Amino acid sequence: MSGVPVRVESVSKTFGSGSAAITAVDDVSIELGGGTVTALTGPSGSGKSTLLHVIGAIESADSGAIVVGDTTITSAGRRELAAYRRHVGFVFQRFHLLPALTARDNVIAPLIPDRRRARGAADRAMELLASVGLAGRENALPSQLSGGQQQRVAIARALIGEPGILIADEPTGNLDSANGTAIVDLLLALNAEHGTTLVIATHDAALASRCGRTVTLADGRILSDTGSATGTEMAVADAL
Ligand SMILES: Nc1ncnc2c1ncn2[C@@H]1O[C@H](COP(=O)(O)OP(=O)(O)OP(=O)(O)O)[C@@H](O)[C@H]1O
Repeated sequence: MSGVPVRVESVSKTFGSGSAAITAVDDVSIELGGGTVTALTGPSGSGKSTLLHVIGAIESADSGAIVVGDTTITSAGRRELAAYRRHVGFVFQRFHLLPALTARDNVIAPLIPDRRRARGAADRAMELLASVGLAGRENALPSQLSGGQQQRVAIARALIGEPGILIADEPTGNLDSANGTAIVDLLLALNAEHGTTLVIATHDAALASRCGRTVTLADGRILSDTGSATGTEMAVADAL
């Protein structure tokens, strides 16, 4: 599946109410071209995770509109949202693997609600694990894998639904620099090969510098947006 575009229009999200209210995302508008790679940076608490969560429909926005591909997720019903979530890949800082399942079964796990798809997924899971460099480790439990290897399993799991967009929240935050670099190499290679739209929240300046675009948030608002060419514009520029 090729990368889907994302349009975020005047989106806000507040947690709590009254004097305890925190506006995590404050009237943010942004467009991400299909197949582009965007780093989301900013200090702790600036709203990066919340923005990723509303784009991925993990949290609902309070106001504004979000359109990903042909789904307007801010007005979608439950069934449409469930279908949408199956085509979003998520990678987290803490991997979030199920400890009692093998690497292969962790990769298949997102398909379990859809029994028909899950039945045919074992071969695909093996292929995905091989593509992230884990051929031969399919039967390992997460506790038998290094942090970098666990993150590779998490990336394979994110890809099992053939996502048009992959959302990564601090994917290198729990890794040493060599493993972190290898994970970024892998994410960028996936983007180059499949055109998957990538959005990566990160505190890591080296990681951000490898993305085509860097959007910096502060207090829930966009502070700066650099290198915001769309995938097509970048491809044209590269060809000149
Ligand atoms: N579920 C929640 N309930 C209450 N407040 C929340 C919740 N989630 C986030 N917040 C608050 O919203 C603000 C933005 O948080 P968010 O996690 O989006 O920031 P971030 O930029 O991702 O931070 P970090 O880099 O530390 O992960 C913070 O003030 C945070 O405390």
